[in-house]
Amino acid sequence: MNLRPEIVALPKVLLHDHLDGGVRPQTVIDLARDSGYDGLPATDAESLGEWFRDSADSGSLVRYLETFDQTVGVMQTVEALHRVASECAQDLAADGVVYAEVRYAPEQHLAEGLELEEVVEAVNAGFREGERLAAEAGHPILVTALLTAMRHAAKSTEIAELVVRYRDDGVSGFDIAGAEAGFPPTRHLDAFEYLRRENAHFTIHAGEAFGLPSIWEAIQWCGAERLGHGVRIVDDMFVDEQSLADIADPGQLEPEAVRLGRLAAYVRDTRIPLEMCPSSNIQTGAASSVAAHPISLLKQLRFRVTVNTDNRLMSGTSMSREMQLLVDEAGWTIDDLRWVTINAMKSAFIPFDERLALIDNVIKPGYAAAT
Ligand SMILES: O=c1[nH]cnc2c1ncn2[C@@H]1O[C@H](CO)[C@@H](O)[C@H]1O
Ligand SMILES: [Zn+2]
Repeated sequence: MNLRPEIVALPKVLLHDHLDGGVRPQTVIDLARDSGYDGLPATDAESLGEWFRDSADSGSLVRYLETFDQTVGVMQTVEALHRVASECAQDLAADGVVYAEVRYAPEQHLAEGLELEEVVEAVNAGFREGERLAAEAGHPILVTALLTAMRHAAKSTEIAELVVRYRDDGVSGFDIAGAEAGFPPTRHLDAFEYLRRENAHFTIHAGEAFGLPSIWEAIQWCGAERLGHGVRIVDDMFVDEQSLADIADPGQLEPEAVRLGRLAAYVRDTRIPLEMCPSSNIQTGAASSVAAHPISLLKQLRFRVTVNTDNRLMSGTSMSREMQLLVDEAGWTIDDLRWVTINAMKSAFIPFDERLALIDNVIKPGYAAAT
């Protein structure tokens, strides 16, 4: 897909992007060679990129997640983490992203002897280098990290403590990720309660591969400030008593016809941000197409919707590509893109005054120049 320069030029805000899901294919190859890893499924960048996209196209979250073994496998040293983080910041900036929260699970990068702190510091240093190089190239960007705990593992309290320890040093919040079915967020209640006592921020992957109970627990038991994906909130929305879970193409419904259940109403009433990732959802089977994705209906109903990439490598995507797909396939306008961008900036985990400064000084002027 050829990206249109006017979409690339728009200022963008990205709240949901995985560091280990956005590595450049050539970097995976270089790092595998440096570390003597010979398990890669392809040896040139183009075929490797294709392998990631095809393998992630499985219709199942669990199979989609298996592809991460290849990227996490080569991200086990300070040098590798630094390089991947620096390139991530530069790639996002070149795509017009002005603020990004990039997440990764420090516990997955200890296989060759690194300590959790060394992982966080290597990634932070990489982001700082990437920001500097991006600014020199004329694309200023601010990147903060979200530290993810894996929901099937038992390290969430330790990772939550790491978030608090680095909260003034490049880390803006916490997340849990990994297979959703069978691993409810309440398994990690101690971590969430600790973070709330510490006035720290967190989001939870919920309502992607599993439905309403996961979203309900994330919000009402755990206190999630934002939802990663949250796309299954449509299961609690109805047309003539029929749940939208049973309607194949909710993107095409008239908003006036839709009634919200109590949980969906709570999410909208309290302005809980939804970190939506259209291409990723199509690959894991949570949506059938961009046109049919619930994001457009949720936008029309004024949920606090944001647009995100999730995993740029596995989906072969970028913020500009996600936005262009919404314009081309779901009828979005530049005004809609401006709205979701401001929604995202309002929902970021950095301080209010910094969010406001980016909205007033970067985002609004950038969209004014485009229209
Ligand atoms: O869409 C997703 N849903 C749930 N987990 C995910 C998704 N994308 C990536 N990860 C998981 O998050 C880890 C840390 O970045 C990745 O290694 C992957 O296992
Ligand atoms: Zn994700």
